[in-house]
Amino acid sequence: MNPHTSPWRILRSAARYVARFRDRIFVIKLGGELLADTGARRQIAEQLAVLWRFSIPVVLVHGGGGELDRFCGRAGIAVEKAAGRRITSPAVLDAAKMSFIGRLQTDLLAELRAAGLSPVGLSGVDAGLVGARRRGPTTVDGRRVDFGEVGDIESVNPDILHQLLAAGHLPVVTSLTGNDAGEIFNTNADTLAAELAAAMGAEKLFYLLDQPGLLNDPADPASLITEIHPEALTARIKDGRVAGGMRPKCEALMRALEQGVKRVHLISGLRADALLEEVFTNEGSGTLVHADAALAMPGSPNGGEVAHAG
Ligand SMILES: Nc1ncnc2c1ncn2[C@@H]1O[C@H](COP(=O)(O)OP(=O)(O)O)[C@@H](O)[C@H]1O
Ligand SMILES: CC(=O)N[C@@H](CCC(=O)OP(=O)(O)O)C(=O)O
Repeated sequence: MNPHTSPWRILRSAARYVARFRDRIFVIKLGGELLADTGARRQIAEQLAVLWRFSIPVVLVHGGGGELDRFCGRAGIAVEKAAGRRITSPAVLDAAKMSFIGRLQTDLLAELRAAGLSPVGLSGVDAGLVGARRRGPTTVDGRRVDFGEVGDIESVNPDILHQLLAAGHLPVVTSLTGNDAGEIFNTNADTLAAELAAAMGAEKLFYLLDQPGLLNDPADPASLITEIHPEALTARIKDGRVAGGMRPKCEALMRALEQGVKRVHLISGLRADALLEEVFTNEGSGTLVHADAALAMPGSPNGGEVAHAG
């Protein structure tokens, strides 16, 4: 095998990082469209198996917004969104249960099992993991919107996740939440991942995307921003350069940083080794979001951002 190819390069530098990350929790959120892609699912499972063999405990989080849209389309259930966020009728909540748990999670568990892992599937409803509250009517872009069966996270009790990890299982959490009154809600998966990472004191939070990372121009995959300060990210949200599905993701990850998660990575879930490259090489991959003083703030010459050199 050519020693300059990516797997070899990663393996040569891995030893330095294994000791640093051993027993530090990584929370990894998989984008919905990756889950529906058999090839992407397999590559991700293989990379997770490598992390696991190096004793890096991982908690996976997933939603499946695209799959839910398709499910509703087939079933003749209206898909309604306000500012890109789903309005969840009781029929949509039922469809979410069937898509997220019945289909996407079951297929993902099977793939992880085939990669030699021992995954256990759950949602925020299980074992008191998440305490959620119905959002209720909210003003969005100047109009009153009732999001219906959407839940906002009020508390997280990660005991079940620690217990599963200690017993050698890989927890896979999907984005339904609940509360002690027995209610069930639809909750954004990016938000759930950020809250779980914060509650578990995760070392790193990853968002695996169908893009190489945060792009300066969403239409140009070569315009990767390799490093960004949360304040520079906020400026991009305000002036609309971060939009669409990327906006709630960036808002969620900034909440995680505020709550003590040190490093958040936006990386490709489509490239065979993007996750391992990020964890085990100096160069990393995708976009790193962090608030270290070394990355100067907006207003400084680099404006709190580093663009891809290549
Ligand atoms: N600046 C940007 N950089 C990268 N992707 C962006 C950007 N702005 C908008 N996007 C879009 O956001 C999408 C990711 O959000 P979303 O579809 O909600 O993903 P997920 O399923 O991973 O939660 C990307 O596929 C891309 O089309
Ligand atoms: C309330 C809310 O927005 N729920 C999301 C949950 C799924 C999700 O977040 O999936 P992705 O990660 O694939 O986007 C939804 O219904 O689409």
